Formats: sequence, C-alpha cells, structure tokens
Amino acid sequence: MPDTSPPDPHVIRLMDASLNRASEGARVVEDYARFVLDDAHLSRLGKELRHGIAAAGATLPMADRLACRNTPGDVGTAITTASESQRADAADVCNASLGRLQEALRSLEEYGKTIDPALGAAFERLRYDAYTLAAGLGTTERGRNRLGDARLYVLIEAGPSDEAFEQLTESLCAAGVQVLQLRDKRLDDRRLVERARIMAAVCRRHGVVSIVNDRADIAVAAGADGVHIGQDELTVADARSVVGPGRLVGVSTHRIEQARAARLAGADYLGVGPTFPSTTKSFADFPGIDFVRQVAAEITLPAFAIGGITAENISEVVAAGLRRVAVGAAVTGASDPAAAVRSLREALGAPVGGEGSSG
Ligand SMILES: Cc1ncc(COP(=O)(O)OP(=O)(O)O)c(N)n1
Ligand SMILES: Cc1ncsc1CCOP(=O)(O)O
Ligand SMILES: [Mg+2]
Repeated sequence: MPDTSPPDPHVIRLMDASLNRASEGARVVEDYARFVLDDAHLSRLGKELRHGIAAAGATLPMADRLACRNTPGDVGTAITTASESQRADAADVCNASLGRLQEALRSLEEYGKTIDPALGAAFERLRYDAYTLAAGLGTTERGRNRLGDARLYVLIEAGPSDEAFEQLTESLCAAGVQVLQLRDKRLDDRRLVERARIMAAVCRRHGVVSIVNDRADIAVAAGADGVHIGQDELTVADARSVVGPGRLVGVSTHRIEQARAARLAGADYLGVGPTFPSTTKSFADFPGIDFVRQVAAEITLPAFAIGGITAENISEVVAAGLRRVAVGAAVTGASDPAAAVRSLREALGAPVGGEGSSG
C-alpha cells in the first residue's frame, strides 16, 4: 500500500460491509453450485472467488474493520424492500446473491481506489471473475432447460434426395430421436440449406431439436434450432453473434480444459469425444471413456458422448456417468434405423418411442 495518509474510517466501514456482502454472496452461490447442481467446476470457481475476496480484503486489518463497524448505527438495516424477503426457489436465491456479489465487488473496487489503486484493480479482477461465474451458472441452467431430458442425438447426412432425406428424418423422429444434426461436408450451400429446412420442419412437428453442423449461417437461414461447432471452427462468441441467444450452440470437446472453457464461453451443450473408434470420422487420438468420466464428474451442462457409440458399447458410456449420446453410423448405417433408435433409447433408460424431448 503506498505511503499515504491513513484510510478514511468511513471508507473502512463501508468496505467492511461490502467485504461481508461479497464473501457471503460468494458462499451462497458456491452452495448452489455444490449442493443443488452437484457441479464441481462451478463450485471450484465459487470457492476460488471467495478466497480471492478474502485475500484482497486482507489489506484492511480485521481489527480496523471491527473498530469502524457500527451495525447498531447502520441506517440501512431498517431499509427493506418487499422483494428482498421473497425467494421463489434455490435458483432465485442464487441469482439474487450473484447480483449482490457483483454490486459489492464494484463498491469495493471504487472505494478501494481511495486506499490504493492496486486494491481497486484487484477487486475489478474479482468482479470479472464473478461475471464469468454468473455466465457459467446461466448457460448451465439455459442448456438444461432447453435440452431437458434429451438423451439420444443422431447425426445424419443429406442423402441422395430431398424426398429420401425427409423420409429418414420423419422415421427417426417418430422412433424417438430427441436431437437431430445435419452433418454433410459435401453438399453445396443451396442444397445444404434446403435439406436443413426440411430437417427443421420435420423436427418442429415432432418436438425434436434440429442442429446444423459447422454452419451457423445455414442454421439461421433454415430455421434450425442451433449449430454445432468444433474446436477449429467459429468460436462460441462468433457463433452466438450469428445465431443469437434464442438458438443453441453446441461445442465439440476433446479434453477437460476445452469442456470448461466452452461452458464458460456460453455453450448450450457439449460433444464429448471421440469415445470409441468411429467409421464416420477418423481421429489421431482418443480421449476415450476416461474423458466421458471426467466431464460427467464435474460439468452439469448437457454433454453428449460421441464417437463410435453402438448398442454394444453404450453401457460403458452410461457406466462412466453420461446418459446422453450422439450417434452416427450405428443408426444411419443400420438396416432398420428406427429400430436402432429404439434400442439405443432403451439402453439410455429413456422411455422408448415417443416424439422426442420438450427441447
Ligand atoms: C454432437 C456432436 N459432437 C461432436 C461433433 C464433431 O464436431 P467437429 O469436431 O466440428 O467435427 P465435424 O463433425 O465437423 O467433422 C459433432 N458434429 N456433433
Ligand atoms: C463427427 C464426429 N465427431 C466425433 S466422432 C464423430 C462421428 C460420430 O459418428 P459415429 O457415431 O458414426 O462414430
Ligand atoms: Mg465441425
């Protein structure tokens, strides 16, 4: 701390109150991530934020804080609003605490500057950490709301004609696919958008989520529900700038750091793989079932294991902790794709048949 006049006791009193608000708010948010979401990743971020607040606050000795504290004389304790005492559910409690946490950090940042610019900067960094934590919580809630109990996600190609494509899409939706992705690297844009329009229309009729692979522009033009992007394609932010907040952005991930980053960047769901050798796409290396286990253990954003998944090995995915899978050849290469869908849904423990999730 620069060698200046002693801090204003009013500022110490004020920052004492905001330090309490910030650390208490961080604890409430951390409790939600830990005990309601069972989300180790967000719990850890909440704990790190709480410890960061304590470390920055240590600049103000607790003895000085207590000497300047005057709770009996605090005029604010008598000021209450109706909304403060109303909380609909645990998510509402968490969101209210996120707001208080961010406000307290802003107050600490601004008044901290009167003591030491570096102190203000430290609370500014913590404020941005709080925004990131809020984004992670928000995208998780949004992704879980949008994808509901969607467990079976199938990737299909454009096929030989619009008619054949529509028949396949109709058959898979009626059999119980819950998310359908058009993935075709050979088609020109005009035929791709036409197939995507067909898929989106059929999926809408069945309450199935429609996703276009790679191409955010085609997803929007076709009226699909979202886009799926890989690690070497548009960033989540760029894809979001095209599809907007109302559509889904799914992200392929191959290691835990990518899964954590995609979630904090605003992804609505994750592809997790490749899990087993795939006849649809070749890969240099396999994160395999261990990566499925890693994601299942710490990230509660909807995550679909992908890569070579079949009726024979799907039980390994479920045992590793994920109940959502994305499948290509095991369905589209089957002699009876609809029967393959029903068999996979049964293995996932979701009701067989049905039109798809509410998502
Ligand atoms: C649900 C889902 N998960 C992963 C992928 C793979 O996407 P990507 O890594 O971009 O590879 P391509 O499919 O584009 O070859 C996916 N498409 N869908
Ligand atoms: C596109 C993609 N990305 C990882 S695996 C894969 C292919 C999934 O298809 P299949 O289920 O046939 O292996
Ligand atoms: Mg891709």
